[in-house]
Amino acid sequence: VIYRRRSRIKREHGCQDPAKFPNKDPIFGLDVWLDTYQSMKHHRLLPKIASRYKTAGANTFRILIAGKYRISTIEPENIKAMLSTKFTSFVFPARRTYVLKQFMGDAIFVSHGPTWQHSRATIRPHLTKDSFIDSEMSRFEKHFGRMLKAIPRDRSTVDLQPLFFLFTMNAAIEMLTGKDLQSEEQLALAKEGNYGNIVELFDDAQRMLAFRAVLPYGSLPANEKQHIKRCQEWVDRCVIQAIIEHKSGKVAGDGEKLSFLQELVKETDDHVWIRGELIAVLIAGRDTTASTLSSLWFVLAKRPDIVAKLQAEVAELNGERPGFTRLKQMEYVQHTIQELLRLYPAVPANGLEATEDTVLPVGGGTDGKSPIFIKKGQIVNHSVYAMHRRKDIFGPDAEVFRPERWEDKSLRPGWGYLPFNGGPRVCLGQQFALTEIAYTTVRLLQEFQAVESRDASPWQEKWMTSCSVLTGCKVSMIPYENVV
Ligand code: HEM
Repeated sequence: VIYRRRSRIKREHGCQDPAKFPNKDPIFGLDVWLDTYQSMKHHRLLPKIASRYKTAGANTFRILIAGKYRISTIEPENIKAMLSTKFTSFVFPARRTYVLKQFMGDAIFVSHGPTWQHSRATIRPHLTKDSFIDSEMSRFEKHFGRMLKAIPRDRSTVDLQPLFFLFTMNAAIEMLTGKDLQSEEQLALAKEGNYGNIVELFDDAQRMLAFRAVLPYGSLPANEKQHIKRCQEWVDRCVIQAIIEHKSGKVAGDGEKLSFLQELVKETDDHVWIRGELIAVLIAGRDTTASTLSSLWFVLAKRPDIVAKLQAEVAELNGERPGFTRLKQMEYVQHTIQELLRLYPAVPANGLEATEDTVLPVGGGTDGKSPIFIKKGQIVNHSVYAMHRRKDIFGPDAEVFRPERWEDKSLRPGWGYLPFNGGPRVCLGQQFALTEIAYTTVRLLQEFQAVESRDASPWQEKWMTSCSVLTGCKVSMIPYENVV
């Protein structure tokens, strides 16, 4: 019955088979599995994945990996179908869901169906309002000021990457919970609760989860579960305190804005649910933003021509700190960030599993233009990294970092450019992240006239929950008075 039903679907839609990747081991696909493992170990998985499209000679192909067939695609139309028009026919693969659930329960980053809809509807209004992002900017400045103090002004080498990770963690925690981790009160509380360094606590938990998520199977060992529990306990304390304050009528002081957490406790007192959502938004937003900043400054340090153009635009501010609207008007800054997210997207690859037999619009037949049949349970991977380097979408110089390409208004990649995902699950923090990245970049350019790279190596991937730079961001920042 299943066979006949599938044949009918294929016939009705004119489906053709996609290209086959030339596996050296056509029985188990151990060649590709090993190659994937080696590439990952040597931090070259992203270019490896991109090269497979060239080897297969197609933008959609079928590949055998460790005994399982996968479909890989970089066709915007197929990605649009999975993320939007056929949204309900695809879910996250079970392994990802299992691993993340340990940390955040059924929160937005994990759930599907009505549970996800409820999370998204509750969170969305708080994260996406322009007024909310605008009001966060004074917090950015406070955390930026602290980061600035750690950047030497004597031309010595500094790794900006850990500073960006600390900056985004402090900014994210304060945005979410209203707590300033670096304040004396919070440092004392962390000590009292024996949480040690909370930033390190979360960093370690995220590293563990990222590692477990790439393993094909296996549950979390007891020590990792215990570690995650400590993070949850810390968040619980914040949530319970906020619930008590809300019930006793105590909210933010006069003129103080409500934190994301204070907004959520107005709607529910389910502390487990709130805890999960807080962790989900923290994981979604913190690493991605820090990774993007690290890659951006890694590139800028090697491209004085781009820094000079950015400086010219920043000079128009006459030393004033930019507001939300002004930042959006800074075209070259925006194009530089857009270009960074094209070549070095913090979420460079993703996979979805079909919940039912379905059809994707292209990728079949010798010309790759016919629809392809996708059976229930099939995992379809898409690589945003590889798609963003397609010459037929971005031009013959697609591999070159050139922010000016975005000045050409005829460049409209649509679903071919997806650093923030698309469709109903599009990133909820897009505006927030773009503002934080632009603000930090502009402020650094106001403080330093130039940046010099102290790392001759090319950009190489470092996998965590998002993708960052392997060798960090080692630079020398040149303040104005030091320029000769
Ligand atoms: C440069 C920074 C960022 C990038 C590149 C990015 C990218 C993405 C991507 C690709 C997804 C889809 C992931 C998936 O479904 O597997 C996503 C989802 C999400 N992002 Fe972001 N993100 C960034 C920053 C942020 C920030 C700062 C926040 C919050 C303040 C945030 C909140 C979220 C949330 C809540 C989701 C889940 C949406 C849903 O499933 O409905 N992101 N993001």
